[in-house]
This record gives sequence, C-alpha cells and structure tokens, in this order.
Amino acid sequence: MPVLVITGTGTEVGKTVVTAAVAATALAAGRSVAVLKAAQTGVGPAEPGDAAEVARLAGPVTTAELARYPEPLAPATAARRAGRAPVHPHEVAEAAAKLATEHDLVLVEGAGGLLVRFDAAGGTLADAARLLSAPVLVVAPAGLGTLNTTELTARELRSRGLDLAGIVIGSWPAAPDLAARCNLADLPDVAGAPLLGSVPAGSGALAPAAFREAAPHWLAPRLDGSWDAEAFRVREAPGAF
Ligand SMILES: Nc1ncnc2c1ncn2[C@@H]1O[C@H](COP(=O)(O)OP(=O)(O)OP(=O)(O)O)[C@@H](O)[C@H]1O
Ligand SMILES: C[C@H](N)[C@H](N)CCCCCC(=O)O
Ligand SMILES: [Mg+2]
Repeated sequence: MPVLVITGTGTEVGKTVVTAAVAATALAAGRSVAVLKAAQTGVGPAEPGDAAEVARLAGPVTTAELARYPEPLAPATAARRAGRAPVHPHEVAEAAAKLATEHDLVLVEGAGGLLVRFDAAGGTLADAARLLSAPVLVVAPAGLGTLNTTELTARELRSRGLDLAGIVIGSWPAAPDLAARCNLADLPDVAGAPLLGSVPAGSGALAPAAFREAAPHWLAPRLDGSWDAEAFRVREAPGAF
C-alpha cells in the first residue's frame, strides 16, 4: 500500500516541511500525492492547517484533515476540552487506505510525536500505522538532545513491530555545531535505520517554485514516491550523507 506515515521526535521538528519535501519530490517524479493530516490542533477554522501548508509548498496534492481543534494541544486533550468527538486510529487508517486507492502516494502526518494521544483510549498514530502496515518516517531535529528522543521513537516503533523507514532531519542549520555534525553518523546508529535526508533550515520560507526545485536534492532517492514496502526494508545508508 503506498502509504507513508510521517511522525517526529516531537512537535515543531519540521514534520510538515518534510512532508512537503517528500510530496514535492514525488510530484516531480510524476506521481499523484495525497496528504492526510490526521488531526489538526492549534489552528482556527479559517486558517491554513498543515495539509494546506504542504500543498502551498509542494504543489497540487489532495489534502484531507479528519478533525480540527483550535487549542494547541494533543488531539485527545483538545477534543475532550472542546466537547467534540476525537479521531480514532482506525479512522485515520480507513481514510488513508481510501486515499491510497486513488493516489500513488499517501502521506499521513501525525500531531507532535509518535505517542501523542488521539482519543481517550490512548490511540496513537502508531496504532494507525499498524492497522495500515505502513512504514514510518521519523523527523528529528539536529543538535544536542536528538539522539535520545530519536532512539526512544525508534525503539517504540520496533517494539510494536512497525517498519521504521528512516530518519529525516527537519531543519539542518546553515552553520551546524559539533553536536549536529556528529548527528550525521550517530542518528542512523541509534535509530537502526538510515538517514534519508535533511531539509535546510529556512526552507519553509522559500518561494514555492524554489522549494519544489530544491526538495528532491534534500532527500535520498528512495523518498521519491516510487518506493515499495520491499525497497524500504533495505537499510543501507544513502550516499548523499
Ligand atoms: N526546514 C525548515 N525551514 C523553515 N522552517 C522550518 C523548517 N523546519 C521547521 N520549520 C519551522 O518550524 C516550525 C515547526 O515546523 P513544522 O510545522 O513543520 O513542525 P511539525 O513537526 O510539523 O509540528 P506539528 O506537531 O505542529 O505538526 C514551523 O514554524 C516551521 O515553519
Ligand atoms: C499544537 C502543536 N503544534 C501540535 N499540533 C500538537 C502537539 C501535541 C504535543 C503533545 C505533547 O507531546 O505534549
Ligand atoms: Mg506539522
């Protein structure tokens, strides 16, 4: 199934920008793309959400959002406080599977990190990935502190039998410090999965045409949307790093 679940080590790590880069790369390779934001929090009804931001940066993708809660909180908390129905993992999986029948690639962006709760029963994006048997891409920051949160995320994925496709650095600094430079060797090691790319800091502010032109160069070829589940199981590090 052409579904890639995009999670991160936390919130504000660049999941949306990475999702846009993967979408732009797949579009440039001639593939049709859908972007599903499982639950959007912290955005008002008339404001663009993450899926709209992906479309703005990447180009013509189908966008979908299962629920929107205005308070900038975990989806389960925001739903409870709003007195509204939460989004359950099976609904995320069903929506992604439906989009997958009509698109070459479906990108599912979570909210915050992997174990952020979507419903009162503790359902998470990991549960949706499991229902979909979809590989998971982990977006991580560069710098001191990322090794621990990346390894925790990778271990949790593995303990659930999920396929960790690889790591992408969400915002690679123009002047990387010692810790960031060392991350290039250490992140794949602690994650047990390849570093599949890095998006330069500030890329989210590029003009869409410049973003679309540059995005394929930030990612390993396997993220062009032509991958299949088998290809993603290959664990060699990309030459670009
Ligand atoms: N490579 C980048 N270039 C420019 N801005 C970036 C980049 N990465 C992250 N940002 C900025 O950092 C902030 C967080 O990024 P982003 O919205 O992608 O986070 P997220 O991981 O998707 O968070 P959420 O959990 O809210 O979905 C945004 O303001 C975004 O513009
Ligand atoms: C509001 C924010 N930008 C995200 N949409 C939601 C992040 C939830 C994080 C919850 C947590 O880990 O404490
Ligand atoms: Mg986001």
